[in-house]
Amino acid sequence: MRVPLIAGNWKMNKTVSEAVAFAQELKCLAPFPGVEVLICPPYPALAPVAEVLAGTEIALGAQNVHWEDAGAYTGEVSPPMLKAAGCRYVIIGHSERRQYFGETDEIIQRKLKAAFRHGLIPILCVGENLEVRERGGTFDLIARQLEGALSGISEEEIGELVIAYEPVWAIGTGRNARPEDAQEVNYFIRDWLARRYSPEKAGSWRIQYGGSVTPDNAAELLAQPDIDGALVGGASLKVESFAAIIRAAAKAKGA
Ligand SMILES: O=C[C@H](O)COP(=O)(O)O
Repeated sequence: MRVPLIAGNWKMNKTVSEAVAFAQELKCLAPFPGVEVLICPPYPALAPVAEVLAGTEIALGAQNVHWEDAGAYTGEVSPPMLKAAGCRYVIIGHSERRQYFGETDEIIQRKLKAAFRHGLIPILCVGENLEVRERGGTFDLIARQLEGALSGISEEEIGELVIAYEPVWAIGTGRNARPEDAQEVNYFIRDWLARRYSPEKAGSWRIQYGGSVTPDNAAELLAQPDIDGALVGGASLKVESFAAIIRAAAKAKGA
């Protein structure tokens, strides 16, 4: 049985004090039976938020990471730094990183390897843009992104991995994928992983959906059998809407 993962990706939002206030408020609503809850604040807020979350089951994650452990890489943050700050997860290959910061499949692969090496759980983001969806190229593109990110990563090397299917046209647009369309892609991803790694592991991979998830559409999306949680942007910035999505996940998965 896969425990759904509801993750808040705050992107470039919230100062340290705003992040700490959010974490304190969310902590008052915990525990969240049947659901794993994760928040991913910007770098400066990681350690202060970790202090607030200590002793709770709410997990902490980063939105990005460098692949080296240390060195002359101005502005970058390494996996050991994230571990020391209290992170369990790290988002890798978000479409905004690919689009605005030139992240290629090769870079994403290096980051994944570094995360596995240091025991961080990566959330690998994949997803097509509108033009690709409209010409029917979604599955080919998703397969290429998975291949590009995971090709050099062996069964032995791979640790716990979460995939987030995030259609680019659904991110921040208010236009979510239809639940049946998201289900179809998530099933495709599970099948791809089953063929690449042990088929016995197929049932254990957690595959999220992300893209305009709100309290209004979360239940329907999360009721799909291969949608194991959500990567939430805008609606994760307010405790009220984030908590409503967590409750919808628990209900949809019968927790
Ligand atoms: O990482 C989160 C996604 O980019 C979704 O963002 P959104 O919920 O604001 O559409």
